[in-house]
Amino acid sequence: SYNAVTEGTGVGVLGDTKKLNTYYSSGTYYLYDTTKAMTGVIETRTAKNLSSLPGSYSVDPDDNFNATNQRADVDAHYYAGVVYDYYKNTFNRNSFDNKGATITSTVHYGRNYNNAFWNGSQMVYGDGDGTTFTSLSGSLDVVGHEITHAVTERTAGLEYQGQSGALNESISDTFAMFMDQKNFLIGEDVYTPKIAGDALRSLSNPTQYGQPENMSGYVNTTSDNGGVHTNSGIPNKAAYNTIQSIGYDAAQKIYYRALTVYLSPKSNFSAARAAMLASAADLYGTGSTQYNGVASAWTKVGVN
Ligand SMILES: O=C(NO)[C@]12CC[C@H](CC1)C2
Ligand SMILES: [Ca+2]
Ligand SMILES: [Ca+2]
Ligand SMILES: [Zn+2]
Repeated sequence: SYNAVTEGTGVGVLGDTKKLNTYYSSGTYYLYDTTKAMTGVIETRTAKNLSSLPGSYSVDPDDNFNATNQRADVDAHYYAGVVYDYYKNTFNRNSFDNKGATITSTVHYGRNYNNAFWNGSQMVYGDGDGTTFTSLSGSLDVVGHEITHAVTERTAGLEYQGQSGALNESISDTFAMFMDQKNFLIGEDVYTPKIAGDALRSLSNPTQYGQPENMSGYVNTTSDNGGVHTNSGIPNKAAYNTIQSIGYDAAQKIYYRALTVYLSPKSNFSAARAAMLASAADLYGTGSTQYNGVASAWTKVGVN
């Protein structure tokens, strides 16, 4: 037939083989996933190392996306599906807008580009320079981090500067942990491919990668929108404390309720503590183990 929902295979950034939800049309297979319960689709494109977005569809003639230059495309597509499933299965949230919006990812953005970002409409991933980063779509926690920026934008709308900005960053790191539940590290799969055992950030030990883990270490700076990638260590440690104290499931339910019901654009760290406590009270009752675990998690990082 001319059009069909198909299942292909691909090789990811780390050389791992995975199944892909693809689409066949007139002799070509597309990284175009129509299988989710959404009005939109999950689609993956390539900028071919230029910087115009969204770029052209990632395609293959035989539905086996196993070329070296397809690895970033494979993982961006696969992990976007994992992130969609996480939000739908855990919170019944239908894509980042909760209305089934299409999730578009573009890989091979720029040249040796050591970053990834949500541009307000779509995901964008660089290839890295092979020293600082390899292709940034190669890790679930980076993809989950970035798509969570879109969720935050559509819910709490935390302003991307100062404490609300560091909180915005921490929400992305924290939901990446909820999705991955492998460790408390961010970016370990794609950061410094020539060096094993390191990571971009650690939620269990933020100071290992130069972040404060207590309000006493808050960095006042004008760079990086007021240090949003530095000061996120403080709420990140609080999230780690929360998970250690009450477990992943209760923690993720509390965080999601805080994000969607209580947090707002100018919420600072203290407001975040209050939002988490209000959510814990709603879900488990004031004075519950969960409530008390949240309270101590934030007190330990100097936020009251
Ligand atoms: O923290 C981030 N963005 O706000 C990063 C930086 C490198 C990884 C991809 C995007 C994480
Ligand atoms: Ca990780
Ligand atoms: Ca490394
Ligand atoms: Zn971020």
